[in-house]
Amino acid sequence: MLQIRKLVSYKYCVMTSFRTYAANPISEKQIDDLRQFFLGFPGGSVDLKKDEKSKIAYIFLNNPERRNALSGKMMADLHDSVCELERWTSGKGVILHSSGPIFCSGGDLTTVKQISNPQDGDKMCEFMQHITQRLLNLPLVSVALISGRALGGGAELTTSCDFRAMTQNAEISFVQAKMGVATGWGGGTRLVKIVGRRNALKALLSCEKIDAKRAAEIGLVDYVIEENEDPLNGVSSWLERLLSHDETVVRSIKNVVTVAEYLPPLESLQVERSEFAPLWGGKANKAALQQNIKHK
Ligand SMILES: CC[C@H](C(=O)O)C(=O)SCCNC(=O)CCNC(=O)[C@H](O)C(C)(C)COP(=O)(O)OP(=O)(O)OC[C@H]1O[C@@H](n2cnc3c(N)ncnc32)[C@H](O)[C@@H]1OP(=O)(O)O
Repeated sequence: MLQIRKLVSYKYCVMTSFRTYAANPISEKQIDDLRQFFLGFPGGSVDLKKDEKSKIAYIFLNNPERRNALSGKMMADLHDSVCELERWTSGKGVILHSSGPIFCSGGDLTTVKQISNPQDGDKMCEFMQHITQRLLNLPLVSVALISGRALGGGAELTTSCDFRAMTQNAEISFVQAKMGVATGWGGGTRLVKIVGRRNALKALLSCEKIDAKRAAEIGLVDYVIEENEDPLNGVSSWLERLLSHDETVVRSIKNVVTVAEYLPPLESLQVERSEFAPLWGGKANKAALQQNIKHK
């Protein structure tokens, strides 16, 4: 029993330090200083709703007058939502979504123009890389629901989730090169991991409008919403089917996949062991054994 307790505490230590480490090495004070700085750029909100029944949370980009562009305040809201989801121990999934013809128009140009110097740009980069990596590293399975167009930073936000769902009219455009910059919210690093070096380079240099067909060709989309389907209901049902296991199992599988991407093999295997042991003989495993499941 002592061994199991040691494994569980090992897992807790690794995953807790992992949250901020794997995002980027930044102290809690540095994060709070950045959060306070960006709260000074108002506009819109990022609203979080947790469905305790389905165990799926919803992060809603709420700035319709500005085509859901992200103001500094919304960056701080997104940080706060991710922190609250890190504490949501019964959750299984999270959907990032918005409303209207544009999923997210990227950085709010009012904020962007007020911070258009290398020092403040670096602050935005550090803060948004940190937030989007912690969103991706949540022990929840995440989906970006792209209903409409995702541009610039909005395109980068789509890469901060495990999966992407697109409506028939959706498009993802990395327009940063046209803005005279490169990706700044972690989207370049994640795009290479998702679609590979060549397709990432092509998307970033051409600023192409990646529609659902092209996204499917390069592996950038995981679920295309049917014409006659309500997008949010459709992606919620898709995610609930994928996560139709006990939350302890879903969260463990997500943690194993996350650490395998960042940690050296031996450390990753140790985390996998620390996730496995408490499940073996646990409530979900015992229930499955009693049902004598047949995998037809
Ligand atoms: C790392 C940050 C990253 C970078 O630096 O590269 C960025 O993300 S910078 C921003 C990149 N995004 C853009 O350049 C998109 C600019 N907007 C557009 O191309 C269009 O607005 C579009 C295609 C998103 C929507 O076009 P539509 O015709 O549907 O609407 P309008 O253009 O009339 O816009 C309505 C209303 O929204 C305001 N708006 C749109 N995008 C932004 C934005 N990114 N920031 C602030 N405000 C935005 C637009 O000004 C209109 O407001 P109004 O007061 O009615 O003029």
